[in-house]
Amino acid sequence: MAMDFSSIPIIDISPLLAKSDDPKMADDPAVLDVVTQLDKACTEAGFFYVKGHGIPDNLLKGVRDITRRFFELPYEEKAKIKMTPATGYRGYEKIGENITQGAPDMQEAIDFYREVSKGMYGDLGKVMEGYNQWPQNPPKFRILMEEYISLCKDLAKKIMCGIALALGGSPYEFEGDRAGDPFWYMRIIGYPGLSGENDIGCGAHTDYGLLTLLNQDDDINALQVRNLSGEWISAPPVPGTFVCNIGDMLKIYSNGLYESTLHRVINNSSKYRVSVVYFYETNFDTVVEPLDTYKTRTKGDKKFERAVYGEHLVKKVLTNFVEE
Ligand SMILES: N=C(N)NCCCC[C@H](N)C(=O)O
Ligand SMILES: O=C(O)CCC(=O)C(=O)O
Ligand SMILES: [Fe+2]
Repeated sequence: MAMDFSSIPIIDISPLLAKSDDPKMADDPAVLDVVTQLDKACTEAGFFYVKGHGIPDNLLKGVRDITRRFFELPYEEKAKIKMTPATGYRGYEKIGENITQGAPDMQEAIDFYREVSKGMYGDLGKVMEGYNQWPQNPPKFRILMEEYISLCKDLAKKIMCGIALALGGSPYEFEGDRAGDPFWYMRIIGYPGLSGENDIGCGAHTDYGLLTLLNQDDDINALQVRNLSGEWISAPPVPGTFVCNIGDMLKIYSNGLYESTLHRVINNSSKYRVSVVYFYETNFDTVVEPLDTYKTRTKGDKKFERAVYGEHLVKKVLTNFVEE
């Protein structure tokens, strides 16, 4: 339910992280304060910044730097790990290859997904079967990114405990069949500076899963988030933070009270912009429907949408490279 927000709140989540192993975390007033802030942000904007997240600044910057160095390589080098259906849509996409709302995005990217082995999810997982393509160049790329992915996974899991409490559930609502074996997806993206033609780096879209952790360049203002009035609100860089936003599956779990808010990227600066985006998702094959604890709070407005995350992802992936 994106309201008429005009800016995006910054939440210090350190009290939540400090208690993340304590099943009684909800008894702690400092945790409850974080939960209240999360609930407000998720209800009003579907977007928030987090600080106090514990991931060192030099790692945030390190993954952006190595991303930038990869995109600076000549096309032939980048094309060695070209994204293809045979790799389960993992790999490098050149500028204009990804399509959003019928228009090519002015971005290049590498897509990484949690690996899916043959037959792992039957027919449901077929399209996503494959292994990540790690560039040889720059050196140490894989080891750095795998460390980052692992930290993002732990962090997202802990933020989801806070969101579970905000939804009126137990902190572990998203463990087990829902997201106890979470799928993940990571995109590293480069947006060229203003070229004069199409300046849309990424067209308006929502994210697909539970929670997105976005690590954006410190000095370029390009991400925009849409509020209920249809105004585009800027999400400027706040050094050392992640921008977090709600995905389509969390919208369903909350029965629509939390919105998977539309957002887009327009890089109007002359500089090349980099972002590293980690998507924390449900279990690939889980059936998503509104949480029981939450039906009461949506006051008879029963949408009760259902979805299978893997089906949703596959549908998106198969249309992301097709110009309608
Ligand atoms: N949530 C994700 N995966 N974001 C990355 C891509 C968003 C744009 C994509 N072409 C689309 O139309 O969905
Ligand atoms: O680069 C950004 O700031 C946002 C990218 C994004 O929204 C996405 O890839 O889903
Ligand atoms: Fe997005």
